[in-house]
Amino acid sequence: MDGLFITIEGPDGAGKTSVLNELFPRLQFASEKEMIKTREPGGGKIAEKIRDLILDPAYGEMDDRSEVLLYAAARRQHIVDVISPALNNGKIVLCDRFVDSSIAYQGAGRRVGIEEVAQINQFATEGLTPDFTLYLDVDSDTGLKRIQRSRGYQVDRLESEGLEFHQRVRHAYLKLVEQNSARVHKIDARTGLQDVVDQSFSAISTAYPDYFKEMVE
Ligand SMILES: Nc1ncnc2c1ncn2[C@@H]1O[C@H](COP(=O)(O)OP(=O)(O)OP(=O)(O)O)[C@@H](O)[C@H]1O
Ligand SMILES: Cc1cn([C@H]2C[C@H](O)[C@@H](COP(=O)(O)O)O2)c(=O)[nH]c1=O
Repeated sequence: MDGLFITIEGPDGAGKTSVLNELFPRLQFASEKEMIKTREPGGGKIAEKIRDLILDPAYGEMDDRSEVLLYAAARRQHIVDVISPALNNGKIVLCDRFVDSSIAYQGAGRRVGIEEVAQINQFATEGLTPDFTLYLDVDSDTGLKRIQRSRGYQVDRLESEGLEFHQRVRHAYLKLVEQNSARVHKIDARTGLQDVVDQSFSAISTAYPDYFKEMVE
């Protein structure tokens, strides 16, 4: 069995971080393969530095195309430093966000253009595509309210965008789900956290039964 590349996507406040914190140990318990959990932007020394810059609300004047390029640069470095070595060693990589985020946030949210953002990312990734993607779906209103409740005024540069920006992001994600139905599995993330974790585990272990065994107590 080779390495397996799984990503988790969703609008801000969908619950990716909360879900991953519970899903990762559960998947690890169900698999004999080594697993790593990582995130974008970031995941490595250089990419985390770029993350600090991109998300810092002090840089509100950042140009939209510069933003696309910074996300792509962080991604490139993350692939070289972390993702590719792990996959080449046969590991399972669970990654919080990847190219789909750039398509949704920069392509649609910032209106830079889906095709343009896809092309830049093709250069950055040399075509590396996740084997499987979980998309946690939540309406923008609910997502933003969750973020406000948990982080108050400590929201980052992207989270602080208005409702219409986040609605464009969600709409683009829903289109991605439609267009990539073999890869992207949508989960309704408005339900309770435990339910979302259970559905996520079930989706992955059903798609890859040779990698994950359901543990019977
Ligand atoms: N299913 C859920 N139901 C209700 N609240 C939830 C659910 N999932 C997460 N939350 C809460 O919503 C807030 C945001 O969750 P979390 O940080 O996991 O989201 P996220 O998708 O990682 O956000 P971001 O992409 O902005 O980092 C937290 O306070 C978390 O406890
Ligand atoms: C990878 C990626 C991310 N974003 C946005 C989405 C979020 O608002 C932040 C990352 O924060 P998180 O708490 O780690 O989810 O960045 C983006 O706009 N484009 C991207 O490619």
